[in-house]
Amino acid sequence: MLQAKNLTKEFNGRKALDNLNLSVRKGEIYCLLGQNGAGKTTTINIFLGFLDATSGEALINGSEVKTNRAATNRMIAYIPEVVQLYGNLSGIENLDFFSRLAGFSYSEAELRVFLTKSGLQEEAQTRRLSTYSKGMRQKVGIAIALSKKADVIFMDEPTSGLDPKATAEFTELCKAFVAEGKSIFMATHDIFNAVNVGTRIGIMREGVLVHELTTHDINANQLQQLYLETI
Ligand SMILES: Nc1ncnc2c1ncn2[C@@H]1O[C@H](COP(=O)(O)OP(=O)(O)OP(=O)(O)O)[C@@H](O)[C@H]1O
Repeated sequence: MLQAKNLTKEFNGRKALDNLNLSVRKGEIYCLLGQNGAGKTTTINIFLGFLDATSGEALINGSEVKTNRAATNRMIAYIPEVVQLYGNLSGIENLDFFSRLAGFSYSEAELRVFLTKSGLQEEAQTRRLSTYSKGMRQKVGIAIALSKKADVIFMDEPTSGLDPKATAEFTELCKAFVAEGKSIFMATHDIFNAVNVGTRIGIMREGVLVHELTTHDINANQLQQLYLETI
């Protein structure tokens, strides 16, 4: 579903990504770990079409992002560290707005189904977004991804600042999303959650993918050890 082929990105002659090769299949949750500045956000930004690679290719469902941006944008959704939505609008109004922007028109009942499926309590759905917690904002982000029928969700630091209960809820939502044959690609510093939610983990250092492993093969302590030895 996702493929990075020899992806390189230079900023002012410095390589932020150096010949990155990775792929993410249907049903996978790929967690990319690495220190600050390792190149995680740059990788996501190239797939989102926010940045052009210096060389190499980023493919979504076989289409190259750079040359098919409108088409690839329709296949994806993005949940940034802080989900930016309209604070004066309710959850349901935000969902209505962003799903229309993506070309979909849903009834109120249908919008509610997306929000409920994303774990947002009914009581909160009509409340102003400015009153929401980070976890609740993320649920609206997931509802938007569901409503635009995205195949892949990109996430940047999705669990930072979430309490353990919100993290557990978020993990379940991610697993339910990929159970429908979709994929998630997340950049994270949360080693415990990466083992918990991820199917595969990559560890980056200075723009290079140094390790790639499946979560079946490792526990959180082992991953932490490997991470500390790598960075
Ligand atoms: N727009 C830019 N202009 C110049 N350099 C940039 C730009 N964006 C990123 N970089 C550099 O590219 C490298 C990779 O940055 P990136 O944001 O991808 O790292 P990261 O792994 O996401 O870090 P973090 O964990 O802090 O989010 C860093 O050295 C960063 O300073």
